Amino acid sequence: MLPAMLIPKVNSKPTKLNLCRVRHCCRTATMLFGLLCWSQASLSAETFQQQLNAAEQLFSNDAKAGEAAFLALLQQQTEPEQRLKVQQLLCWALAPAQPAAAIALQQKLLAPSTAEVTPTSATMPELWQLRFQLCRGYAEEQRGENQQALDIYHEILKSELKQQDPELHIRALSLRAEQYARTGEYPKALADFQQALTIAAQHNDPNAESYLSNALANLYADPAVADYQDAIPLYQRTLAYHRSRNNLQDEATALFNLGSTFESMGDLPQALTYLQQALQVELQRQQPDDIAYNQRSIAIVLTKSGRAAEAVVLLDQAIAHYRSSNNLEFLAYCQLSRAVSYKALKQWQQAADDLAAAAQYFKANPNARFEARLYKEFADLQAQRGDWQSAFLLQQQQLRLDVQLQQQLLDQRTSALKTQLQTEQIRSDKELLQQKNLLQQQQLQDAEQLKLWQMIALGCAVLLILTLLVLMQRQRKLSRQLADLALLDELTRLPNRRHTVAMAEQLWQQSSGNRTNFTVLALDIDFFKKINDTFGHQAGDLVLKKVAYCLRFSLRPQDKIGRVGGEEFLILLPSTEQHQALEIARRLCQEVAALKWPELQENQQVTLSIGVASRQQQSDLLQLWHQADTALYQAKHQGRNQAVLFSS
Ligand SMILES: Nc1nc2c(ncn2[C@@H]2O[C@H](COP(=O)(O)OP(=O)(O)OP(=O)(O)O)[C@@H](O)[C@H]2O)c(=O)[nH]1
Repeated sequence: MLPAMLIPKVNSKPTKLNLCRVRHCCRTATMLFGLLCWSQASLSAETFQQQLNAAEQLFSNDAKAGEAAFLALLQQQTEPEQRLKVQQLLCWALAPAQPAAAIALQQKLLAPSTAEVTPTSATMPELWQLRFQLCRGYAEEQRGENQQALDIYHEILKSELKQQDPELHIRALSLRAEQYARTGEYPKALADFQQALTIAAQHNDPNAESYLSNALANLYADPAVADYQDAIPLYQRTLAYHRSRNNLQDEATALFNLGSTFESMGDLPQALTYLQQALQVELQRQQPDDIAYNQRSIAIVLTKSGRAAEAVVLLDQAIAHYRSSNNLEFLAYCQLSRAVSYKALKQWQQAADDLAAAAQYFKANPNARFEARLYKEFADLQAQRGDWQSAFLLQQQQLRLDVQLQQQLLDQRTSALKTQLQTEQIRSDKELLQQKNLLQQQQLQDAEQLKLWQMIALGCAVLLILTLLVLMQRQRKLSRQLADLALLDELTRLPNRRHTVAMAEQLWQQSSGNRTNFTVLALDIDFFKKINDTFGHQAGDLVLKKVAYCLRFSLRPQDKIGRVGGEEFLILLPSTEQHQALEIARRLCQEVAALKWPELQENQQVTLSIGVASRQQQSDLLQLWHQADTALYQAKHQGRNQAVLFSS
C-alpha cells in the first residue's frame, strides 16, 4: 500500500478573488497546499507521525515556531530514515515562503560528506536525493526560476528510481504539468497529469486520484484548452470523493467548479444548479467570504439568464458583506457585477453609480483587465443612454487597455517561449557536443585498435620473415652439407675419388690451355694392412685421417689432394715441373715419416710411397695417372718410404 499521497486536505477557493475563473486562479495555491499536506503515513511510529503533523501545522501558523519544532524533532531522531523524513517535510514547508532556505537545506543535505544525512553512510541514498531534488525544484519555482525547476523535474522523471516511489513520481509529474501549463504547453501538461492520475489509480489511492482529477479538470476547463466535456466527469469524481468524506469545503469547491464549467459551456441552468448547491454548502460552513463569493457568481449567471432582479438581491448581500469587512477589491468586483445587472434592468443611474464606485477603486489600484471591463460596461451604458460621444471615447479607452492586455499576454508567452527555446538550444548543443565527443572517442578507439592490429600484423610478418630466413639458412647449410657429402670423403674430409678426378680433368684442361706443366703424385701408405691388423680398424682410420691432414697442410694452396682409394691418395700439382714435383714428393715422404704415433705405439712409424708423373707426351689424364701409379709401384718395389719419378 502506498504511503498517503500529497493531497490537499482542503481544495478550497482562494481567499483573494478576482474576476478570472476561480478554478484557474486557485490551481497553484491548491498544488502548493497539497504539497505541504502530503502525509507521511508510512512512518513507523504513530507518535512520530503525530509530532510531524503537529510541526507542520505549527509551521503553517508560525514559520519560526514550526521550524524550531522540526529541528527539535530532528534532534530526537537517530534513525536515518526518520531523520530524512523530518528534513523532507521541513524542506517542503520552507519552500513556498522561504525558497532560499529550502534550497540551502537541500544543498546542505546533498553535500557529499554531510553528517546530517545518516550517521552510518557518507552519502544519501539515491532515492532520497531525488526526493530532495524535487523539493529543490519546487523552491526554484517559488523564486521564479521556472526553467531551472522544469529541468529538475525532467531529470527526476528520467531516473528509473522514480518507479520505486509512486509518490515522488506523481509529485514530479504534477509539478512538471503545472510548468507546462504555465508556458502554454497544454498537451504536455495534460499528458503529465493523466499519467499521474493513472499511477494514482493503479496504486489505489483515492485521495491522490481526487486531487489529480481536480488538477486535470482545471486544465481541461482552462479557456486555452476549453475541453469542458472532459472536465465535467473529473470534477464529478472529485465531488463524489469529497462528499464521501464529508469534506464540506472541498465539496463546495467541486460544486463551484462544476457550476463555472457549465457556465463556460453556456449551460446556464446546470451552472445555476451547481452554484446554488455550492452556496448551500457554504451557508452550512458559515464562511461569509465564501458565501459572498458564491453569491456574486450566482448573480452573474442569473443576470446572463435574464434574472437580473434576483441577481441584484444577491449582489446587495455580497456588497454589504465586503463593505462591512472592508474588502474594497471584492467590493469593486461586486459593484461592477451589480452595474451589469442594473444595466440589464435598465436602471441606468444605479448602474452608472456602481461603475463609478468601482472605477474609483481601480484608479487607486490599477488592474488593466477589470479597468477594460469597466470601460466596456461604461461605454455600453452610455450608448444605451444615447450618449454616443462619451460611449465612443470609453470604448476607445477599453480598446487601448485590451491591446495593452493582449501585448502583456503575448510578452509573457514570448518570454516563456524564448527561455524555453534557449534552454532547448543549450540542451541540443550539449547533446550534439556529447555525440561528437562520443564519435571522436569511438574513432580514436577504432584508430588505436587498427594500430594495434597493424602492429600485430607487422610483428607476424617480421616473425614470418625471420622464420623463413632461418629456414633458408638451414636449407642452405643442409644443401652445403649434402654437396660436401657428394664431393668429400667422409673420413678424411678430402675430396673423394669422383671429385678428385673432376679436379684433375679441370687442371689438365688448364694446363693444355696455358701450356704449362702438370704433375700428378700417386700416394699409398706402406703396409697399411699390417697397421689395421695390429692396431685395429679404428686405429687404421686414425692413421688415414692424420696422414691426410699432414699432406693437406704440407701442400701449396694451388695444389689439390684427394683420396682415391682405401689408403691411396692423388696429388695434383699445376704448373709444376718434374724435378719440383719430385722434391715435393720427397718432402711429403719425410714429413709423414717424421710423424709421431702415440695412438699406436712408441717408435711406430708410418711411411708413404709416391709415384711422380709429369705431363709430356701423354694423350690424356688417365695415361698420366697410370704413369704415376707405375712409378708408385716402382717405389714400393724399391723398398717403400720413397718417391720415384716415372720414366718410360
Ligand atoms: N682402417 C682402414 N683400412 C682400410 C681402408 N681402406 C682400405 N683399407 C685396408 O688397407 C689395406 C690395404 O692393404 P694392401 O693393399 O695389401 O696394401 P699394404 O698392406 O699397404 O701393403 P703395400 O701397399 O704393399 O705396402 C687393406 O687391408 C684394406 O682393408 C679404410 O678406410 N680404413
